[in-house]
Amino acid sequence: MTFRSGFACFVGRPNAGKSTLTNALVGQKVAITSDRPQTTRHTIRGIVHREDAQMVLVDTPGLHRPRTLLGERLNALVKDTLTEVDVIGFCLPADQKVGPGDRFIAEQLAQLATDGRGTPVVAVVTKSDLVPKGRLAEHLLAVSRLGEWADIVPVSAVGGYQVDTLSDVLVGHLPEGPPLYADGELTDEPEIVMVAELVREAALEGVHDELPHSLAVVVDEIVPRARLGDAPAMLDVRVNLYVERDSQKAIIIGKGGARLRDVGSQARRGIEALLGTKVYLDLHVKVAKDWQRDPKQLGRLGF
Ligand SMILES: Nc1nc2c(ncn2[C@@H]2O[C@H](COP(=O)(O)OP(=O)(O)OP(=O)(O)O)[C@@H](O)[C@H]2O)c(=O)[nH]1
Repeated sequence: MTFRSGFACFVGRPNAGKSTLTNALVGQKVAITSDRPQTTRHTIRGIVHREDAQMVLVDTPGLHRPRTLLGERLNALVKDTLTEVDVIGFCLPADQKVGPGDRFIAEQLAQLATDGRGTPVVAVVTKSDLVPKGRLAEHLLAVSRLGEWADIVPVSAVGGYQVDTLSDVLVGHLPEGPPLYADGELTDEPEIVMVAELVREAALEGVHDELPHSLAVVVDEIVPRARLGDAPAMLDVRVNLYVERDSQKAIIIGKGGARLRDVGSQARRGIEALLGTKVYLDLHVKVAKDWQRDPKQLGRLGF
């Protein structure tokens, strides 16, 4: 039996279902999903372990028309990732017509195909559970006209429909080679990034409009707390939330700090599950004016 190993990544407009698909393929929650667009800012890898292959999934932020310096940096990050992988999955949600955002990405992929090393692109029609068969067929046709695809696969990450098929197709494009990671390793994303993502996810729950773009979460420190007697082990986790305006700070904090307390307890549960230990979570909300446009601040916030 030949064993294959390599890297795959998903691109697609915001909210296309990339994180959910990553989780469905890996079989465990590694990437953070949200129904707000553009919450995945960091490259989060999940590893698919199979009898015949090991596939490392790199979950990238959405490739989109840059409007700010942050947008440009994100796009540069996505392009770097794209030239390094063995296969690209281009996610197009079945419940939305092929639009300008998709065409922009298709153009970028076509350009990469000519400049780069001809990485195969599999068109993945996500959320196919949301539309009737007829609409799905129309969408598949529209997608096939959009570019040169190695394959087109409709899936539903939620219903589990064709997730295995997609796994087979993607793995088929990986080179032969030994496993790259030890068995059972699901993510090599530093814990700190996952902690920041959990806080970000909690802070954005139920929040609309411009806040998702204006929020940056930075883990300041994770330190073990000095133990008194036989008190259980505990970590102190200090996290800063940066927003761009006082009004946004007020939204995050809520009346009398009520919302921030909720954010804290929700994020703490996730962090405790992730780190396997009790956590004291200390959240600070700060205003960093126009951080998205300021190269110095972007650097400080890790972008
Ligand atoms: N019904 C249905 N909903 C889905 C499916 N996949 C994803 N979703 C939903 O679509 C929304 C966006 O999914 P994500 O996986 O966060 O999308 P993403 O492309 O990673 O989004 P960004 O991080 O913003 O780029 C979430 O509310 C998901 O629950 C699917 O197969 N079926």
